[in-house]
Amino acid sequence: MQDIRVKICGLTCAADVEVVAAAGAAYGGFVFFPKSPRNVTPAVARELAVLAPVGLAKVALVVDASDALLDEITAQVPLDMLQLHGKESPERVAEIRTRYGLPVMKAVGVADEEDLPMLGVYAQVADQLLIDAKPPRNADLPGGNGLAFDWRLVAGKRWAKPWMLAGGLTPDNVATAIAMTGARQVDVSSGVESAPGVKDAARIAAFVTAAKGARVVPKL
Ligand SMILES: O=C(O)c1ccccc1N[C@@H]1O[C@H](COP(=O)(O)O)[C@@H](O)[C@H]1O
Repeated sequence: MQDIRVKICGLTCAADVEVVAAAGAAYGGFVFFPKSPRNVTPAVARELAVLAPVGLAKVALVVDASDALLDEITAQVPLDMLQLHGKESPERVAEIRTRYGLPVMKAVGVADEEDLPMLGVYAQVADQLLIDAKPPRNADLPGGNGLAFDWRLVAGKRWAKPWMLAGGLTPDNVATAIAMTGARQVDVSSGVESAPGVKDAARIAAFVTAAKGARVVPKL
């Protein structure tokens, strides 16, 4: 059985790090976006990142971040990956990857077939792709809205880089999402919370168990 790698995003306290690591997640995410209920400062993220055991990769999520903010985050927080969740151009993705020497995962919002070509474009410059639901036009957040997209759009598709499925995943639907899409990696934020920004230990454990127990349909 293929191991499904799980990312739990939006960790804000030491208990979150402990629960996510104990559950067997592969990645823990810190959100640096003031409008998010999961926003943390670089100082807080540093305190949390140093608690992460070997095997839990630490990801910084930023949205159209300036070099100044990225300089501050990368100087303070021991990181394994940057997640770019804004409207960063392919050129900006390449620039950030070179400047910080960290693997970069680029989020791409998907609502219909017309959004898929951008995945191929970003696969040329990013180390990983994150396929998320496109946010509603008036949304405050470009992600973390608990919205799913039509998973049939990416079923059976391949890209030149590893990819992660996100958007509206929960302990109840993640196994179906994996079976339908063939995703080997999944990312969740609001689906494992008891209130916006408040992670729920039981939902995190249930999510990781459901994801790792999912049946991946092999692509021929
Ligand atoms: O989690 C946030 O607050 C957030 C803020 C800004 C951009 C992205 C954010 N989260 C990412 O969004 C997707 C989907 O989240 P959800 O599970 O639907 O709540 C996921 O990749 C998060 O990393």
